[in-house]
Amino acid sequence: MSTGIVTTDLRKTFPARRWQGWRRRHVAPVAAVDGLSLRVPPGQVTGLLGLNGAGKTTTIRILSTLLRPTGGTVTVDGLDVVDHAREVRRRINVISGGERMVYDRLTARENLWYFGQLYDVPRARLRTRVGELLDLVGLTEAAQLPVERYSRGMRQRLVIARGLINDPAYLLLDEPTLGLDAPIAHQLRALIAQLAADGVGVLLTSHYLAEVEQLCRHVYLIARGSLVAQGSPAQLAGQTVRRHTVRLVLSVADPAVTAALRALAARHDAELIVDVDDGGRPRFALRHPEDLVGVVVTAVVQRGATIVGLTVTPPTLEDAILTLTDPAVMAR
Ligand SMILES: Nc1ncnc2c1ncn2[C@@H]1O[C@H](COP(=O)(O)OP(=O)(O)OP(=O)(O)O)[C@@H](O)[C@H]1O
Repeated sequence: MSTGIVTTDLRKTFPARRWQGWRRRHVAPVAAVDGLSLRVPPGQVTGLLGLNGAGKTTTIRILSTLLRPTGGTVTVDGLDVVDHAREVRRRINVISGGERMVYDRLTARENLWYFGQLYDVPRARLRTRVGELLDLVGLTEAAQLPVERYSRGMRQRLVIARGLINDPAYLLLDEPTLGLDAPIAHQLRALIAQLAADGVGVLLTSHYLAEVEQLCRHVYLIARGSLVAQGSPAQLAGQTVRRHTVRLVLSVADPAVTAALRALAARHDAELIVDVDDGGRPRFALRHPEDLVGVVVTAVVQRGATIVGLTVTPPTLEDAILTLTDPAVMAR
């Protein structure tokens, strides 16, 4: 039954070490994943976000059976990843943008054939699947060249094809568009959306937040291996401290208007940045949990100033990551 990937109170602690490189040094134990419970359902893209070192890659390595957890459980469609690693491996695959592990001396076709055999894909299925995947990632013409002659983007496309060779029910994507040029990244995002629509359960980590906003229905935000928030991208963005930003450009500088906006910001306890735009015109940016556009415009117009530019930016997922994962920002 397709119940998804479920982690319950997942933990991974890397032990203390005495040696690092050539120098004698004590390295304290690291709780890379610290009591994480999450679910990756079939048929949708789920996001896993956090700053560098938050524990995303470690989590993905555990889900893909490459690392054993030190606590908690992970099941894939009810199968425990430690006790049923072989069956779990048939159902999942990983595409990692940072790692381009393919065999240089082999052609794309040979690489895919090799990895397909590792995944126990039946030969008849492999014969059609290799051709389909080469087509899908646009490598059909280069399929007979050794991979050492490929560009970085071509290698990454081959890594994507490799990730799909076993028709995985679940796909773990660790920064999949890293280093891809814009059209290829765009195609890959369309492919991810299509796979999810076809029923694949996708877990996505990415530093490109627009990608997460576009693809993910549900997002888990983690810091120091623990969950700090979860919800749809819009729900997470709504939990931020810094919310709406009103940006205003006036036709000419007027000290009375500037003073009025400073007083307004102080009254609402809003953050105000005053500078000039490229044309030397006065520019104001006001950040506040509520959308202050109405009072700002009224204050300016009452003093006879002419507004030449006005934008209101709602809170973003980036604001959410910054404010929800950094206790210093939360305390502000
Ligand atoms: N093999 C290891 N031995 C010791 N510590 C490790 C090991 N792998 C990861 N860590 C530590 O575990 C923590 C989580 O690392 P992880 O790579 O999972 O983070 P991440 O969220 O993927 O970060 P990034 O966004 O930089 O890829 C970090 O403090 C890291 O230094």
